[in-house]
Amino acid sequence: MKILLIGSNGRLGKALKYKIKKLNVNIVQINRKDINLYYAKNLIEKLNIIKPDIIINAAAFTNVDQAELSPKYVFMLNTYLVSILAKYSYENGILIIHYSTNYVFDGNKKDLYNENDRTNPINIYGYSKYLSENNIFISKSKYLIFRFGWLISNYKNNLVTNIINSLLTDKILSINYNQIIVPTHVDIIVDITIIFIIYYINNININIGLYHISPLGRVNIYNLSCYILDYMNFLDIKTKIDKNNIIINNNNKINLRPYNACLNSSKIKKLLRINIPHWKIGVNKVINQFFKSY
Ligand SMILES: NC(=O)C1=CN([C@@H]2O[C@H](COP(=O)(O)OP(=O)(O)OC[C@H]3O[C@@H](n4cnc5c(N)ncnc54)[C@H](OP(=O)(O)O)[C@@H]3O)[C@@H](O)[C@H]2O)C=CC1
Ligand SMILES: Cc1cn([C@H]2C[C@H](O)[C@@H](COP(=O)(O)OP(=O)(O)O[C@H]3O[C@@H](C)C(=O)[C@@H](O)[C@H]3O)O2)c(=O)[nH]c1=O
Repeated sequence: MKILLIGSNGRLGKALKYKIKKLNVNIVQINRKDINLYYAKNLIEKLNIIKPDIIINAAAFTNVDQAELSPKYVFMLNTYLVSILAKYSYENGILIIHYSTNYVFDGNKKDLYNENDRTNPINIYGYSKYLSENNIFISKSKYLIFRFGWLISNYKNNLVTNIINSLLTDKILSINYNQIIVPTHVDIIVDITIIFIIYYINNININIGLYHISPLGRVNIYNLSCYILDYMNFLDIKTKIDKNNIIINNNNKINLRPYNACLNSSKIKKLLRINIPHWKIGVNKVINQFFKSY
């Protein structure tokens, strides 16, 4: 069994690589130093040589603000590359595993979003990912698409590590947009991916399709920042900022993000008979790891 992991140096890619290596499979990685994925056509030649059984696509243009300024590159990577991978997967009977985002929604729903809710992206990044999903749907390939939001880990900077760094070094923490979110630890996404891979390798019938993944609970950015501050104080970490210096500007003009795009993961929980922990568990994990050798 050969697994091709595209984007193996990203937040998710690194964590996937670590866990997939523990399975008894052949893993081939592709990252920026192997190929510039903006020009995905070069990839077909490589795919024909590698001949994977499963393609995992963890590469993407993920800087939401920058995406507004560079739409051409966003669509080349997030949309066009995926259409090529999906077509190749269909033609060669390969399983494609792809990751999408809660930013395919406009965030105006009060409740959690289900898989069959209407998509309506409000920024370039979200639109490019929405199109990536469509490219897979129409390709008729065997696919798994996992939608989630606000990935956190200790591999690379992210919302929680950015807030920690601000609390340690800045004079104020400015909340540009008091968005409602669910921080999602990378291990949750990786562990679910691994379950599906194991099923697939062992020829256990898997329900291919689209799945939402989200921890329990939701929180706004202000309360998340206070939670992180309290936890750091509990660990006796000195911060430069106290709660009086966490300021809400709510300048949504520069933050074109869905207000409340939180996901309902009942479908995957029911299918795999798993529980997904509260977001605080993942945030605690990242903070503990951050200060492990402090
Ligand atoms: N981060 C998040 O909060 C969320 C992410 N997702 C989705 O999860 C997936 C993984 O995201 P995440 O791990 O955060 O992404 P990252 O931005 O951390 O990693 C993306 C990877 O793509 C690679 N890449 C980018 N441009 C190119 C290029 N031109 N050529 C070759 N490789 C390139 C990067 O390479 P390099 O390391 O060299 O830059 C990197 O390894 C994506 O599909 C994303 O849309 C969904 C919801 C939330
Ligand atoms: C660190 C920080 C964040 N924020 C706000 C801005 C935004 O509304 C929210 C989250 O900011 P971030 O920049 O971490 O997140 P954002 O760029 O919105 O991250 C997104 O990444 C892509 C890849 C996704 O797919 C989404 O699910 C989501 O995770 O927090 C502040 O207001 N001040 C701050 O100092």
